Amino acid sequence: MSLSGKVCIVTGASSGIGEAIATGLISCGASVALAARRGPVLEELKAKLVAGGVEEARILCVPTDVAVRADMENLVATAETTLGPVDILVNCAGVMYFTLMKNANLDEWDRTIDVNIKGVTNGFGAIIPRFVAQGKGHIVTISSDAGRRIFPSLAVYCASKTYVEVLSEGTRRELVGTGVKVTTIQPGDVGGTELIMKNSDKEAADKMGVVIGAPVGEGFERNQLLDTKDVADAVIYAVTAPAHVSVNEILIEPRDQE
Ligand SMILES: NC(=O)C1=CN([C@@H]2O[C@H](COP(=O)(O)OP(=O)(O)OC[C@H]3O[C@@H](n4cnc5c(N)ncnc54)[C@H](OP(=O)(O)O)[C@@H]3O)[C@@H](O)[C@H]2O)C=CC1
Ligand SMILES: CC(=O)[C@H](N)C(=O)O
Repeated sequence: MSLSGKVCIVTGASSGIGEAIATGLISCGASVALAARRGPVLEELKAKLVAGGVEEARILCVPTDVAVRADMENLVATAETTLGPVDILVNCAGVMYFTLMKNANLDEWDRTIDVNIKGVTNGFGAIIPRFVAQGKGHIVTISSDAGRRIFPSLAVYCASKTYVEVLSEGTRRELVGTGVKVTTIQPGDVGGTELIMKNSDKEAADKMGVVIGAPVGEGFERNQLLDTKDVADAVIYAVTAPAHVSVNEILIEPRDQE
């Protein structure tokens, strides 16, 4: 599947699923702007890809805090100026904290709202006017199966992913006829990422049987986990569909996840 000549932006590209998506899009021939707060980590990924034979000019690193509106505007403008008009925005940056409501961890709730809700909304705001003006474009947001159903100890996270689903479907319906596509990818548990490393509510983590400080999936069986590449492949499927086809949502879970 070729994405040669396409320009993409991937937020959350410094680790986990975002890194796999960026790598997948680049391997299909796209030029990609890598975004996350940790600029040096993005530069390391770029160096690795260039050492593997990718032309340097196809990869741009833009340190970005998605929760800051001006950063998202700068990301899109810099990608456009350096790589060309943007074809695909992948909103992958996100945080997840297991928290019990009774423990009222407002800092982690705020962070979830800032990154998962405001960050994605900032992405939509920065890209949609451009996509509508050019008569094409594709917004892909990494939501979660938590956008489809509610998991214990994750009320705020599930609410944030439900927001992503509603925002995406509302936008998609409103933009019918403009040439713009909107997709959510809803993964179940994806192993090896940093998503829960910085959790602090030990009571919630213990209740859920997850280990704070460890990558997602520690102690899981093989068939209870996706690889980051499985999610990247779902994104590539959505963005390489024929022009008349809109893949609106993909729920992708490990075979043995309940
Ligand atoms: N792992 C899983 O089981 C699942 C994950 N997801 C979703 O996938 C997405 C990626 O998670 P995953 O790869 O697992 O976790 P990681 O923690 O490995 O990756 C999170 C990414 O988001 C970036 N990020 C966090 N905050 C910000 C911010 N304010 N501005 C810009 N970038 C930010 C991080 O970069 P940096 O720190 O450098 O800013 C990092 O690149 C999330 O939206 C998550 O909800 C969905 C379903 C399952
Ligand atoms: C609800 C979940 O645990 C899901 N795997 C996610 O990380 O979003």
